[in-house]
Amino acid sequence: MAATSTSLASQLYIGLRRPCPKLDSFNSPSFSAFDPNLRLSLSPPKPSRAVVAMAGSGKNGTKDSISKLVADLNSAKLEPDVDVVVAPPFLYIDQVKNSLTDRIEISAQNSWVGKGGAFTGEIRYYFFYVPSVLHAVFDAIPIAEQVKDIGCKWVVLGHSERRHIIGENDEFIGKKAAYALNQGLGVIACIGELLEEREAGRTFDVCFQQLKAYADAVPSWDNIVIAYEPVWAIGTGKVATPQQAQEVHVALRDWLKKNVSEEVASKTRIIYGGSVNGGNSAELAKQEDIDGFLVGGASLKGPEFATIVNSVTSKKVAA
Ligand SMILES: O=C[C@H](O)COP(=O)(O)O
Repeated sequence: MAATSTSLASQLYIGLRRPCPKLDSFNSPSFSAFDPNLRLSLSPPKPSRAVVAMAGSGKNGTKDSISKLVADLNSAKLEPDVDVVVAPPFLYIDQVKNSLTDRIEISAQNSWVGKGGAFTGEIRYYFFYVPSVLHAVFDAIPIAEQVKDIGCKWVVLGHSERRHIIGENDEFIGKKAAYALNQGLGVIACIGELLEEREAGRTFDVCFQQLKAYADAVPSWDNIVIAYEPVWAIGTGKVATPQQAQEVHVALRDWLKKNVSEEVASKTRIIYGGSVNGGNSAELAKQEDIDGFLVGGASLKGPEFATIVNSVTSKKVAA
């Protein structure tokens, strides 16, 4: 299992604006009754903005390195049609909140499934049982109310490291997503297959199962961004090809269409994560169903992260 090497410096996400043909054509000053885009107006609206997020494992980052990264981000010229989110390690969220431009939103890297209890000395110290490994795991988890209180608008859930190192299962992650949404947080809902699952031809089965667990639990998809992160690509330098990523993204959208609704399938942003960098992001972003990125290692370098953000508006290849 590859470890993520990032931090804000722990994690930054980026999202891109997905064209919304119907609304865009009406909002455009050049709109006219003969606008050719009108032929699309019978389709459900597409997601309005892409998302690019910067994220990291939490192991990276010091006050000084984060100050530098924040300064780089504050001075970066970022495409307006891209939602940009950073997910610093918990201990640095306040520093980032107090120094980062409002243009960029802040995410936590995790949140708890409920209100939690009293565990003095921890961010939140919780005990839970992991059936798959038949032992108890202790972990420090912030509760969603505190995540919101400290100024985060988002939380990352279901990251592969939480699934495969901490042992969180699909159902548990789905419940966490539901609780976070109910507290008013947006959820960056990660899914993705292991290398052995891909090699066994189980990529779609695994991703659909993880997606179903979210679908079974959440009250609405309005504030969810799906992050497809093949585990074999995280922190390895082995990025999925644009075709590999697109193949999964379009399958996820199709699953949403069949199992949730056509509108949710069309509006939900699906971002890709796993060894994204300034050199490969533009080609990935050209794919019709890639609406942004979840960036780990490359998010540690502010200028490169800005390049990734701005690549999300690369012209899409026709489906
Ligand atoms: O948390 C970040 C993502 O898992 C991707 O990490 P990476 O860009 O270093 O592969």
